[in-house]
Amino acid sequence: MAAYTTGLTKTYDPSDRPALDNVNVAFRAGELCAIMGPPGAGKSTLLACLAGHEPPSVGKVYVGRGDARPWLPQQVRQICRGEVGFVLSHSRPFPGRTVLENLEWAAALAGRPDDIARAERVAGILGLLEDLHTPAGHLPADLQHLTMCAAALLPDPSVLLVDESDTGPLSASTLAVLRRCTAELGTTVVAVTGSPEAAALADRVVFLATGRVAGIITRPAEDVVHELREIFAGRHASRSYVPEQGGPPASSSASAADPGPPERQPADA
Ligand SMILES: Nc1ncnc2c1ncn2[C@@H]1O[C@H](COP(=O)(O)OP(=O)(O)OP(=O)(O)O)[C@@H](O)[C@H]1O
Repeated sequence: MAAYTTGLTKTYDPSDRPALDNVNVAFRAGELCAIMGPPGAGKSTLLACLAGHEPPSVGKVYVGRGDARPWLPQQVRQICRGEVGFVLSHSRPFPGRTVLENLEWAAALAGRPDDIARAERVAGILGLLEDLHTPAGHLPADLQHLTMCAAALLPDPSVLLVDESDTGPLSASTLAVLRRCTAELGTTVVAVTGSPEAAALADRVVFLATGRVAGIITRPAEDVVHELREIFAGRHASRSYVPEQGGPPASSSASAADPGPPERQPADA
């Protein structure tokens, strides 16, 4: 596993329901996993907890290569070392700097100022080579988001967390590009998307609803795009958002594919 959570609960406001409620979910090394769910389901909070931006109220988060390590308060140092890449919904490149200058800045932050070869390799994988010398602010929003993904990939994180941009849904073409990161860099990618067409490209789709895992679909194919769209639109709410931890959406194309608790639970550090 590249990352997993055990009993992850996040409460921002004690008088309100938890943003995440006893979430047990695991992400396999090198997979592309889409996170879907209605507004307020807890998608961004899950990424923030995985990234170490938000501490869990209860439960644990494990992230790392090989035997994943507990994600505890020392997480900030791990973020700085680039073990997790995180592209937030409002992440933007410096608009007046070229894509390459943005990547050089990110490489310097990652302590790899001279690693231009990696910057160019990552830019190539993400389809940004033609735009390397374009001011990032001149690029369409999806390419700006991919520029931030490229920057987050420079330190060679084991997990890249990508939230949906606040300028629009993460499209199928963006997910297709992120899939190349899993194949060519071995990075685990966890991406929030509201697009069923995009989610259909993922190895798995995790549905969140009211802070819980409502269901997991493995290897969604084109023929389940309609199903995904219906589920996301809430039209199957009674059968798909059964708030049963890790339970399967009640559909023929969906399965209880949560890898579940890891076989080996490393001792807390
Ligand atoms: N920093 C915060 N402080 C207080 N409450 C928060 C905070 N962040 C999120 N919440 C609340 O937690 C719940 C889950 O929010 P979250 O943003 O994780 O959901 P989401 O599925 O990403 O929603 P959206 O699709 O609208 O971005 C919501 O009720 C939200 O209002």
